[in-house]
Amino acid sequence: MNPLRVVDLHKAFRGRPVLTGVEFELRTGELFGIIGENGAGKSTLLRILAGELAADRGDIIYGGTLGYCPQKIVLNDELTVEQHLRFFQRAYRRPGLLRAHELVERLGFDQHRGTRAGLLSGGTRQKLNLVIALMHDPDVVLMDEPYQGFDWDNYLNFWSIAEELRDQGRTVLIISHIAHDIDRFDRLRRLRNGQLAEPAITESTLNGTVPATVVTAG
Ligand SMILES: Nc1ncnc2c1ncn2[C@@H]1O[C@H](COP(=O)(O)OP(=O)(O)OP(=O)(O)O)[C@@H](O)[C@H]1O
Repeated sequence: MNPLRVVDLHKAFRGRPVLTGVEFELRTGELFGIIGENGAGKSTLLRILAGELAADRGDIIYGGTLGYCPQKIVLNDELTVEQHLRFFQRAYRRPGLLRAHELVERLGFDQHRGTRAGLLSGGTRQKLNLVIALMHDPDVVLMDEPYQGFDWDNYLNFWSIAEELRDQGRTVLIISHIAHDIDRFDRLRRLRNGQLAEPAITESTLNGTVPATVVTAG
């Protein structure tokens, strides 16, 4: 059984269609990329897959546990990094925080474990967002531009973590805006006119948008 299969997914906002029959399936042990212009519906698709938003119609069939790194970070500003990890440890019913701490270290924000989220920089908040999505070792990870605000080294750290997950048989779906990413995906699809299709890779494929932090630092 594939870890995730999507059949004929539709979503409209106030009568305006955004998804008009999205169909795809994810395979075990792959890095799957989704690109598309601003407003194409990528985040809407991921929010529906993660259960945050209801589809108008269509089916989503899951074959494993899920991790979700949303575009819009949801943290409690009053809680420290460590308190967030403990909270999600309980929510995920994990015995310990070994994996979470390993990820925090690899993403270079170990020194902030005692810092309240409200005092973290944007990039570090995003790192915590990412660790929360990965700390329970899910079968399928859905990530919406997961490295926003990362410096170059941590962008590369992110990719080494993502590739490791894939090599361990996890399934990783990433929404991307970065030209550098294209070759890293095992499969790539473009969301356009409400549907997913194989993209013709041209200079305009990525709509020319690149997060400045990642690109200029490289
Ligand atoms: N809750 C909502 N209510 C009304 N319209 C919405 C809502 N969420 C998204 N939309 C609209 O749906 C369309 C798709 O938005 P979405 O955020 O999914 O696009 P995206 O491809 O992720 O864009 P970006 O690349 O800019 O992140 C946009 O026109 C957006 O304004």
